Amino acid sequence: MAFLSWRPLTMKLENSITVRNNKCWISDSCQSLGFPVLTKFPSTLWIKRYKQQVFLCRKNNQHCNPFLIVNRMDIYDTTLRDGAQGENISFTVIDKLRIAKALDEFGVQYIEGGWPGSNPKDVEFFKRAKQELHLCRAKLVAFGSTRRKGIRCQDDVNLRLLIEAETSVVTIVAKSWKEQVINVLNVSLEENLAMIEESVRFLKEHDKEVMVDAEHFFDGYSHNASYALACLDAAIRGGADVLVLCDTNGGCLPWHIYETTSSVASHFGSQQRIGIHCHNDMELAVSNSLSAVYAGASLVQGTMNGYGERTGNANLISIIPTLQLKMNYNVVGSKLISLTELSRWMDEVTNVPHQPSRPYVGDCAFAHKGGLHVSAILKDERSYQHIDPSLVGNRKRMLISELSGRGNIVDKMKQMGIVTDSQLQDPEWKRRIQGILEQVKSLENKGYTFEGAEASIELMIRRSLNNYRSPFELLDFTVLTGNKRVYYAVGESNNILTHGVYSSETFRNESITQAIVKLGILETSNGACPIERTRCFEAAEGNGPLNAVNLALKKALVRVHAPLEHVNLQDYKVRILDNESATAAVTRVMVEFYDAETKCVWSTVCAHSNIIVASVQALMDGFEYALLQRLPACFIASEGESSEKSAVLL
Ligand SMILES: CC(=O)SCCNC(=O)CCNC(=O)[C@H](O)C(C)(C)COP(=O)(O)OP(=O)(O)OC[C@H]1O[C@@H](n2cnc3c(N)ncnc32)[C@H](O)[C@@H]1OP(=O)(O)O
Ligand SMILES: CC(C)C(=O)C(=O)O
Repeated sequence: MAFLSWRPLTMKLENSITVRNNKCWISDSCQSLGFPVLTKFPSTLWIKRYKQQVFLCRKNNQHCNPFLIVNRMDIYDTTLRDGAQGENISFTVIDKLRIAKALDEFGVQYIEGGWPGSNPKDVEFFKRAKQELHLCRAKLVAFGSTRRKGIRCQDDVNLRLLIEAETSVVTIVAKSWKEQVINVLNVSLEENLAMIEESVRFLKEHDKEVMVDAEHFFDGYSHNASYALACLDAAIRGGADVLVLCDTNGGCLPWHIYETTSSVASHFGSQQRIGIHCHNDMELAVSNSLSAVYAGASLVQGTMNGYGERTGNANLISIIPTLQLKMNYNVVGSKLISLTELSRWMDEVTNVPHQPSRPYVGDCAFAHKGGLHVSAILKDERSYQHIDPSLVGNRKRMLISELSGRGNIVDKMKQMGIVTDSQLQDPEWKRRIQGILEQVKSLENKGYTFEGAEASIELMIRRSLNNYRSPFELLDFTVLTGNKRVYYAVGESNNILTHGVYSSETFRNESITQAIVKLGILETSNGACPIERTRCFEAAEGNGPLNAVNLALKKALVRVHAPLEHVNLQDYKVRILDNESATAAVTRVMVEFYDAETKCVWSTVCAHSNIIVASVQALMDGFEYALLQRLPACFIASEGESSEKSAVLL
């Protein structure tokens, strides 16, 4: 067995030992990982390594039975280099600095910043990083390639720029597939080996920690294992610290990765660090990376959210929690709870839309829709969740739709704080819940969709309560829309540029839209109980029907409830549901609102054959929800007081 011999635990290592779930964890880079650190280990503690694992034992124990096993695993982020090779991804130097800072705070061990031999932006990044980037945990890595064919390392611009980047770690890509060496590099097999060995040695002579990314390693190994291994041997002769095996084309299967990595690990022995770099061309990059870890790799390269060339790289946002929660590697410690925030922030910086179905961090990752699922989860959270979402900073969501059962409605009512466990036993409440469920199913059948319109669901539930009185009623509304011909003053029309053509029109057409609304609004006295319903009559002009009604409604409501001034319409989506009926089709309208003061966002939905009616109802619901959020107590009638039902138009 290739055990390293026992040696005393150094102070440095001692400080990095942490305990969690009755297991002891160690971080080789001596980072504080946020777990409770044992205050003092006995000085009799000895340590040794075997296959990327760390064993601890007491010195006096003759047999040295290890009582603690600690695994080492490093995360190497290449978002700033390989991630930037993804289509439509382009980082500024400032973006790169911000991302590197965020990755460091999150706790990855290596951050590949770019390829200084590629472009001036990356040169500037490394220059600014020296002054501005004070990394606490991670090591910054400069990326490049082996020297060009037929020249000395000291004459190779790419290697020189790697040294000038002044990072402590350098990674170079080396060819390891025989055919590629012949067809692409166009050099002899011996010259490629020399390029690898000499380049690594040159970098080691400059005191760098050197990783060699063996490009196309798995394909190369399948075609000619001995040459692929010879490339790694050349890297070792040069002094490489980590050999990174790459599935460059993303075409390998997990068991292929496992077998090849196992062979390489046993070829080089347990002391040699092996890394893995996978691409996602068959959607297997995460699985392949984990297979390599299972086979002995102790460094995983990948990118945030899987950005990268073609279909992307191995997604670290999935790999990190899997390593930590399922495979017991402590990679980022307690920082794991910021995983969801980091993933979404990266999407914003990268200008990539959030993908709700992303494992662990997506909006849908813990969203439960089916009635059976929700009912089971309410009894046992583990029923349909592989982890507690809060471990990765995400949250469970129960959706309400035509696929719901009573459980979905009960959960929503509990969240809203309007039903207690004992009330749930009451037949009257049971009937009410059943009624709401049936209303949801019937409205969805008419074209509503309540997913993504939680405000409408809340209102429906509130309106079902005996003591609810709506904050306002829409008594009448009228929308006028038409066209107005506007004549130019004499001389004004000359040389008017329309669509790039000069013409001498004497008038232009302008569309006009006006809305008139009459509301009965409950007034509140100092935010307390409503005192009376005030009639308000308002009109507004807008650039379209929805805009005009929105302005008129808001004008009327603000007269009584000034804070509604901050409520704005943020998005408006329309979908025709029955294409075959053409203009007689049902239209579904979803409106998103934003309160600039409270920063809350909410959505409402309505479906109707008249698009204006659907829009007005969705707007009213949005304003009603805003008022309920601000003055929840005001619209509950006290006992004995007569309650008024909602302002529903339909
Ligand atoms: C698998 C990967 O993702 S590796 C990283 C890939 N990333 C990138 O290519 C992005 C950055 N690249 C660049 O900016 C440019 O391609 C540069 C600056 C690196 C090179 O640009 P150019 O000098 O114009 O060369 P070009 O890109 O056209 O061709 C690549 C050259 O590098 C050679 N090359 C390829 N791999 C290696 C290697 N591992 N070691 C040495 N030379 C290599 C090729 O043989 C070719 O040289 P040749 O034209 O003499 O045959
Ligand atoms: C340079 C290496 C790491 C690479 O991107 C690949 O082989 O896919």
